[in-house]
Amino acid sequence: MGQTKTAFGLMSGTSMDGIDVALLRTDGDQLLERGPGMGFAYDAGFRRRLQAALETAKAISRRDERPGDLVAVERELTWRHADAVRSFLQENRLLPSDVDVIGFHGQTVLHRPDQALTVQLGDGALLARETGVSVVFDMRANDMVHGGQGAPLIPVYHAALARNLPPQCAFPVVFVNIGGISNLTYVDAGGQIVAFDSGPGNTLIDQWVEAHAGIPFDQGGMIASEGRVLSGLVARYLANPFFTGSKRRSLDRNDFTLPADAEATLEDGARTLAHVTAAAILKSAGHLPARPKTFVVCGGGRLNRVIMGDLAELAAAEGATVMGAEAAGLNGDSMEAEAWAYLAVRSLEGLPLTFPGTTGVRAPVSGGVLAVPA
Ligand SMILES: Nc1ncnc2c1ncn2[C@@H]1O[C@H](COP(=O)(O)OP(=O)(O)OP(=O)(O)O)[C@@H](O)[C@H]1O
Ligand SMILES: CC(=O)N[C@H]1[C@@H]2OC[C@@H](O2)[C@@H](O)[C@@H]1O[C@H](C)C(=O)O
Repeated sequence: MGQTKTAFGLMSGTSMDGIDVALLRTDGDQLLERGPGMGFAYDAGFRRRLQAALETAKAISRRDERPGDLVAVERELTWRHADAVRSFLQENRLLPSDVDVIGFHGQTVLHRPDQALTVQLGDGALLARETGVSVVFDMRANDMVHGGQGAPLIPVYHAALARNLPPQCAFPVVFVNIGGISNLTYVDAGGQIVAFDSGPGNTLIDQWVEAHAGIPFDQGGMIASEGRVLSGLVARYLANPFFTGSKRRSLDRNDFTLPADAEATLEDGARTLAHVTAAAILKSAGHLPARPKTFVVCGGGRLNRVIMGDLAELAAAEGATVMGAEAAGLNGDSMEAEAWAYLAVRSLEGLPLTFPGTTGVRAPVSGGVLAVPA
């Protein structure tokens, strides 16, 4: 077993709302000491640059290509991560020498698992130079080289967390991450893990309220709570081959698109899309080896009361309970960032990051690229 290391994890997820940072002390295996977490929101201008970068990235056919202004966006994104690390160090009265490694996700701008192509902007060498700390980055690529979907990567961390859940979390437990996209990890009492992306998370809701009300997200689900579910629209989303196909595949942010403007009012659109998010999780859970008893929800979507209400209702109909991560003693805002810290330590130890049951990779594989400060 490896030595205990102090790691930072940095996540800039598909919602493109900002950078989450978390501290974790771990041996990359069973030992987990969860530390503080912090969020650093992007300003509207940078969010727009990232949105434009998704369009530019569509021209990429080899993962090291950086057409248009992607070189500049990648540099700025990396500088922003370096600033976040410096602020987090200062806030926690730590020095770079106190940190063994940073796990750096970067920003996914293109994800085409069918072509074994996934691109995360983020310059690991620059981040190592800027912070003075070793950085493990580009953790999805090796999985794809070995036949995996390149996502989700968080399941190995969920499995580690599952070893210490409070007694109210009956097994099988499913961890659900409702970020821009949602993904789930099933863990049974014997430690078997099965994971996959489960459908749209918040991106459609965010885009809908941005387009129709000029706001970045539906805080607390307030707008949705004023609307009604349009069942025809729900049925159309759930008929997507993503849910019905026999093979689980990982999602790109653009795989699901918004309803037409005329199809719904602001409120009905937000209500319907919140329902789609919840129903998609339950529908995807139908592909699991057994019915879950507990859903533990992390990610920003757990703060949308309409999503959580619908999820609780749909799960109850199948005999399962739903709780936010905090009710299970976990931090729903930092879990992904903690996972990237955990994955970085596993990468240093040469331990697998992904498994046939999580990404469909042919055999368990490690991954990540190490950059050390000069
Ligand atoms: N208070 C809130 N009420 C409702 N929704 C919220 C709230 N706070 C955050 N969200 C939603 O959560 C999203 C951010 O979630 P999160 O940070 O978990 O996603 P991410 O990490 O970017 O995505 P992914 O997990 O797909 O990579 C926001 O875009 C917003 O839609
Ligand atoms: C390619 C990519 O960045 N995928 C993200 C995205 O956001 C959620 C879902 O889709 C998941 O597959 C993944 O992130 C999580 C953190 C993961 O890899 O575990």
